[in-house]
Amino acid sequence: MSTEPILEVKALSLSTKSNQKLVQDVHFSLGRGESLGLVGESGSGKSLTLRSILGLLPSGVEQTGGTIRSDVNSAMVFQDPRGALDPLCPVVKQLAEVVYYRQKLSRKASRVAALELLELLGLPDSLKREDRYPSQLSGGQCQRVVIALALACKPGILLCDEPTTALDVTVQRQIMETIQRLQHELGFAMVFVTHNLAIAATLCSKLCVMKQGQIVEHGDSLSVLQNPQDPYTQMLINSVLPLPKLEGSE
Ligand SMILES: Nc1ncnc2c1ncn2[C@@H]1O[C@H](COP(=O)(O)OP(=O)(O)OP(=O)(O)O)[C@@H](O)[C@H]1O
Repeated sequence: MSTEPILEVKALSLSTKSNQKLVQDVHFSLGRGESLGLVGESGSGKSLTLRSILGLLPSGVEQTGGTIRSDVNSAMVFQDPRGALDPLCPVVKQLAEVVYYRQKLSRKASRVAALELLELLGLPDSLKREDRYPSQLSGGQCQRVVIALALACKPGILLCDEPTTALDVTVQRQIMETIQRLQHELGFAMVFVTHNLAIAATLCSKLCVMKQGQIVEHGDSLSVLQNPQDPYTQMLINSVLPLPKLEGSE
C-alpha cells in the first residue's frame, strides 16, 4: 500500500465571522486505504474539521488559516440518515440519480449500478421496487442507503460524521461491520468522526483526539488506547462504563 498521503490537513483554523475561534491549528494526513478517527466531546470541532475537507462549512464559519490538500474525491455520510434522504423520491431512484450525475453513465446503466449498490450494502430486494420510499425503511436501512449514496460517488475518501450515533447498539455494530467490509473490498480511505473512542479505535488505525478545537493527542489507535499521554484522552478512556458486576458472579 502506498504511504504517500492522499489528504493533508495543515494548520487548519476555523472561526466565526465575529472572529470566535472554533478550530485551531489542526494537522493530520491520510494515506490510501487508511482510516483516521477524529474523537472528542460534543463541540470540540470534529464535524467542522470534517466538513472543511469537503468545503461544506456552514454559513457563518470560515477558514482563517491553514491548507487542505486532497488528491482524490471525497463523499460524506451524515449523522441523520433520514434527513439526508429525499422523502418524496423512491430509494432506488435517488441512488440511480447520484450514479447518473457522478459516474456519467447512461440512465439504464445507472439503474443497474444502483441495484448493485443496494446489494453491496445488504439491503433487501424489495428496495429495488420503484414504490419504496425512505419512510418505509428502518433507521439502519436508511443509514445503509446513505452509505450507498456516498459510495455512488466512487470516493477515494469516505467522510463519516457520526453515522452510527442515531442507531441502537446492535444496528450500530452491523453498520460498523458493513463499513469495515466495504473498506476492505473497495479500498477507500476514511475519516470517521465520533465521540465514541471504542468505535473509533475498532474502525480506524489512527486516532486524533480533539478538545476545544485543537488536537490534543494523535497516534496509532493501539498506542493511544494503551498509553494515552494527554489527561483528556486518559479521561475519555476512563469514562467508558464497564458492565456492572452481577451479584454472585466471580
Ligand atoms: N454555523 C456555526 N456558527 C457558529 N458556531 C458554530 C457553527 N457550527 C458549529 N459551531 C460551533 O463550533 C464548535 C465546534 O462544532 P462542531 O459541530 O464541529 O463540534 P463537534 O465536535 O462535531 O460536536 P458534536 O459531537 O456535538 O457534533 C462548537 O462550539 C459549535 O457551537
